[in-house]
Amino acid sequence: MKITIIGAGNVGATCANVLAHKELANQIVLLDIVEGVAEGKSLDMWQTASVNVFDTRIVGVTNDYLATKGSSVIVITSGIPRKPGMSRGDLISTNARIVKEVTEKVVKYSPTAIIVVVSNPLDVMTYVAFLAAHKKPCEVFGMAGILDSARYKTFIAEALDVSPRDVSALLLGGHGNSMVPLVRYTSVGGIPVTQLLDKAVLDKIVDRTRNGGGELVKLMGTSAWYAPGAAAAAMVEAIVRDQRRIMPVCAHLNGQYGLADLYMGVPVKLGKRGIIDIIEIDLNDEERGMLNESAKDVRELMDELNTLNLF
Ligand SMILES: NC(=O)c1ccc[n+]([C@@H]2O[C@H](COP(=O)([O-])OP(=O)(O)OC[C@H]3O[C@@H](n4cnc5c(N)ncnc54)[C@H](O)[C@@H]3O)[C@@H](O)[C@H]2O)c1
Ligand SMILES: O=C(O)C[C@H](O)C(=O)O
Repeated sequence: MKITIIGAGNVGATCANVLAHKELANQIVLLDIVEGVAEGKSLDMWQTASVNVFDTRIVGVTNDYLATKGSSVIVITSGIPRKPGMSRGDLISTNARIVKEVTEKVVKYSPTAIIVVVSNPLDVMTYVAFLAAHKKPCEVFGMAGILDSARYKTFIAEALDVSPRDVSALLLGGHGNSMVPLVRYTSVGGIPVTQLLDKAVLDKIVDRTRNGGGELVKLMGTSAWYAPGAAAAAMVEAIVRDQRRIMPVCAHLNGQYGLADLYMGVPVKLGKRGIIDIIEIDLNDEERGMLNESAKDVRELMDELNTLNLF
């Protein structure tokens, strides 16, 4: 079992570190375009193996796609992150070129791999990888919903002073400020959250979740990596272990939720061949309206992608 991560920056390296500690593969290949970065970070991580007790071999390479040959899962994190004052959409022209190029190169050596995209703007970059990979939609999808719902769960847990582990929640839509945390589908230890927190508090939490990425960009001058790396690793785990977990994933929609020819966050069942099912839940008029707004924002970015004439 080999897992490849393209991009050995903050998110890619964090994801590799989590995967190695979970011993999800015999080998993790970390690939970057910058000479020495992937090699150095991999060596550093590999040197924690005897301390933290794991056997997964982490190998770093500079642009050597042959080393990625035969990977079962590929995580694409290459691309620029945003800086304060930028939106994720501002990254589109730089990252679309990068994601297209790396996807074309990496699938040549691992034609049967499942691809998990992380680069931003996520919904559009996942579409780029899908077009570049020439694979089935169920084999190419993106990570955002696990991160966004993890933020949402953390804020709810803080408000109630309980463990985030006891918060169960669902979030739909694009990975932007119009994402749709579903309060009606949120519970804490099995209790509907609306019985535990006032609407005003919940509204604030929803708003903070929607701006959760931006909050961290403002604090750090670049975007987050611990939670994104862990969230991507959770998706890889569901695939590698064929867990059949239900997770919010950026998936190719083909009529589900009344939306088509679009990648966006929806609940799916995830296993070793990728997305097994897209799950359609009941939405009330307000929730459907918010989902359509989010889809509109993703379509605007798709229009921008189309002006780049990459495909
Ligand atoms: N989907 C999400 O929820 C989510 C969360 C966090 C970050 N992101 C996105 O993930 C991406 C990476 O974020 P980061 O913080 O790790 O950035 P980073 O700058 O730390 O790392 C990006 C890495 O990609 C490498 N890279 C660039 N072009 C490459 C190429 N052609 N081939 C191989 N490697 C290449 C860079 O050298 C760099 O090491 C950004 O686009 C960011 O916006 C998405
Ligand atoms: O906010 C960003 O630019 C990075 C990522 O999408 C996040 O939500 O942390």
